[in-house]
Amino acid sequence: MLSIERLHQSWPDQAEALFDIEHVSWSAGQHVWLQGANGSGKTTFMRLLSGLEPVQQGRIDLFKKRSGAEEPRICYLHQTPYLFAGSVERNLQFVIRSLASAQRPAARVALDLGLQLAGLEGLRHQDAVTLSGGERQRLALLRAWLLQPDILLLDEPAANLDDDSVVLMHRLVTDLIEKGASIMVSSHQKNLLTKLCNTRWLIASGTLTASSLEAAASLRCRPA
Ligand SMILES: Nc1ncnc2c1ncn2[C@@H]1O[C@H](COP(=O)(O)OP(=O)(O)OP(=O)(O)O)[C@@H](O)[C@H]1O
Repeated sequence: MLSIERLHQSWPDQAEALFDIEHVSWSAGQHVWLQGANGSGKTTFMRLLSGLEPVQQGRIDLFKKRSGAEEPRICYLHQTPYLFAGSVERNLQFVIRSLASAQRPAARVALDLGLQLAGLEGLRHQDAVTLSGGERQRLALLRAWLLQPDILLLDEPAANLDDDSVVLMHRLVTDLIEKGASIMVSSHQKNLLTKLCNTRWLIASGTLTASSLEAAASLRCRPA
């Protein structure tokens, strides 16, 4: 699904590289818990994977599921997501309009179910800027859910969320996994979302090491 070769990242005016990653590959069905100390480069790494940060040296290659298929779609969810001005529904309609026209009718139908899954149905007409932190995070995840990404990158998704919000986030993420998405969760603490992960990637001492975790709890993942 994705492979990384000789990825080097450094910042101007800093003597040491942030990280140098020789090789790592990510297969469909692998759900990654990304770990590392504060400042080790987890957010930067996710931004590189999602194309928000340009690659300085090395390569990140994405592979199509089959020849003729579309490029895998990647969504990155920041821990303080940006929301558009206007209602919750407007934020979602905006995302639906960004889809190819053939995908829009299904996304419009999915919208009601998504609002329910995210526990936002009662807030449909509320101005998004007035939402609480947990509601904002759920709305941002719901926007990603409507896009049906192949790869979902969640940057500290449970930070500052109460248990109920984490359960609602978990519902949306589980649904995406069941539809074939692979996830990466950056988190300092174990939580319901990290429990979905079967692979650990650790950024430390300027490089990345991969190891396996116990199989994700009772989750049947359909191969992408
Ligand atoms: N645009 C930038 N220019 C210069 N330095 C940057 C830039 N973006 C990030 N950094 C630095 O790169 C390092 C890694 O930052 P990053 O946010 O990726 O770490 P992190 O592992 O996600 O940290 P945390 O766990 O605290 O969220 C930090 O020292 C940060 O200050």
